[in-house]
Amino acid sequence: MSHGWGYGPTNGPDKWVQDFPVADGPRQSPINIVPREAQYDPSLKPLMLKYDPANTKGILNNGHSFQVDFIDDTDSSTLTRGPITGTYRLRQFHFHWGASDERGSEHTVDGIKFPCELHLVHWNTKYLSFGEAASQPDGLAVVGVFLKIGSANPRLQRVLDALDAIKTKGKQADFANFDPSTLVPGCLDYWTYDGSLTTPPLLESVTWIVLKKPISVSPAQMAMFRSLLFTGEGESPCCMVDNYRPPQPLKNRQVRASFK
Ligand SMILES: Cc1ccnc(S(N)(=O)=O)n1
Ligand SMILES: [Zn+2]
Repeated sequence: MSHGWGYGPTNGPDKWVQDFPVADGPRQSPINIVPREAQYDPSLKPLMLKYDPANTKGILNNGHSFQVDFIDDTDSSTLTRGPITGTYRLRQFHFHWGASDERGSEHTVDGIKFPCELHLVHWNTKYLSFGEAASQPDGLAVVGVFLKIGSANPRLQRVLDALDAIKTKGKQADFANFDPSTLVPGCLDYWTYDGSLTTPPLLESVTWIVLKKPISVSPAQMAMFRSLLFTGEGESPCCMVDNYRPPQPLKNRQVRASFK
């Protein structure tokens, strides 16, 4: 890929292996989750998410998605228990979505695609930084939440209302005092497996924790995601849609379930 990676015909997921050979590695993400083939593991603990809204740092259009960043220099916003040991700090959350409501999620369930998927990215505090953790097999833990078309989600609206200020690549805006646990369903049942980042550099350092229950999003709210641009100010505009990697081979992996 002579130019940077993306989701288009010349730089999309099928081309990433040219610059990132790990794209064909043994533990790539996302995957198709087949519930009847997932093994219930009674040793899996309930997830514990403890987020401090005061850690919210800002919102950014990074040219691939948008992300809400968090201050992660203390243990005030963390993920603990679940399938992980130790303490993982919240770094950021972002989304992946489609050009229309019948696609957009990265993980699929029995082949079913959702219109959108939320990723809450955390790093293992046994390492000194996010960057170091991202290079370790147990360095990151990402909680994935599916969004399903239904009634408008009032808790999502404040995030969506901020998108007007970050329409183009590289734009960032103030965004404060947001509690990401308001974007998580009441039921924290999950599937978990060893995987990777789903965008380059595709590092195989992620313990994936995909929640069984989706949260709702309305068609009008989905249209707000699609108002963003992949392109920068002054460039010919390209709508930010279909920013998802399709499921990758499971290879020699087990998916475990925290529920029967
Ligand atoms: C922070 C980060 C980078 C790349 N990819 C991901 S993702 N989509 O696997 O959560 N997160
Ligand atoms: Zn993601």
